[in-house]
Amino acid sequence: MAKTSGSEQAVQATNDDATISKLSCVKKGYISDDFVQFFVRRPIKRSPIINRGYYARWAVMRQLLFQFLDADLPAFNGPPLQKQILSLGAGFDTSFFQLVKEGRIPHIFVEVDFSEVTRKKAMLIAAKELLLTKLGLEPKISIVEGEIISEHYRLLPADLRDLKDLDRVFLQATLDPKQPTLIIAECVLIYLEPHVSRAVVKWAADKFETAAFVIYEQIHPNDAFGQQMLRNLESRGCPLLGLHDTPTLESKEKRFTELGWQSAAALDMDSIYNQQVDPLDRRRIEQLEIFDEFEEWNIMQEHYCVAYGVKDKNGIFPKFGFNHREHSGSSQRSIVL
Ligand SMILES: C[S@@+](CC[C@H](N)C(=O)[O-])C[C@H]1O[C@@H](n2cnc3c(N)ncnc32)[C@H](O)[C@@H]1O
Repeated sequence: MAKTSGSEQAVQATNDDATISKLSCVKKGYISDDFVQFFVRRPIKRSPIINRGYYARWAVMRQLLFQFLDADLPAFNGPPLQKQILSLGAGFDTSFFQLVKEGRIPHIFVEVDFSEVTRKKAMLIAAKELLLTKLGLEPKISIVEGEIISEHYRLLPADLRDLKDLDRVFLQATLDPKQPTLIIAECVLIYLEPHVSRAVVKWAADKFETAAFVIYEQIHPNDAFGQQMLRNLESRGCPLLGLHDTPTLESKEKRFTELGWQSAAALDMDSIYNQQVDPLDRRRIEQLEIFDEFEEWNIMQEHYCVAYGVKDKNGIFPKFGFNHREHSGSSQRSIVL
């Protein structure tokens, strides 16, 4: 087994941070997630601004996930289409368990991360009856390998820097190139060297006929906040290796359209919070904690974004993407080839 480097450990630790923050949001009532508690050893209460940021991230990622799952599939001659989800650098994400609870299980839900992370995740799942029961009948669990294979769920180790690993995952998870697929990389590609993240984006475009690839990550490295953000992560040993390669919304979109995706769109989290998140729910969460860091909040949100690329020649999910109801000005962006 190859030894884990310091920077790999530091990148893996970002998963613990994200999971702790999600639990902090759950405890304060921002989001509901019955399962994230099982993945946190020592809960930490986060500040209101961090809670609000994670809420916004959760809300938009969930909105896109539901859009994909809720899209009606056209009937073709032949076997019915079945939706697949592939989550790259999934960490301790609990979406699969939530989806099972909510009765919205996709045909296949695959999660990939470093083996150190998938081993821990497999161990935590195997130890919790409530999680185990969500896997259905007779799941195959190997804690040593960091693998779970069940009827609808696959947890598999892979290093995203090695496309052969991804090819193996593709086969092992029995992903089907012809089925509509949602690929998610939430705060992941930015930790990879540009040539590597580009290879992953192209790999996915080459593999799947009909797909959407959604990413959440940082933007704008060059202003004072961006410089500080870079320094913070660098000092933790997990530099944002990809940030200078895709520093703007346009460049995030172009990465998709240059690498095999038919169309792309990107919005910063400030616009997303104001234009995409359900206004009623936004009002609800704004009552939860005293909040007066408005200037910092806006600056922080302008430094994160969601971008996606879509390949959909057959028009299987024409409505996928940011909703267009409320946007004002020019901040709604998209490229169509
Ligand atoms: C910030 S965490 C995000 C976890 C999860 N996507 C979420 O949003 O909660 C980044 C994740 O990417 C994973 N990751 C980073 N580089 C990776 C690589 N080369 N191969 C596999 N996983 C990687 C890390 O191990 C970690 O779990």
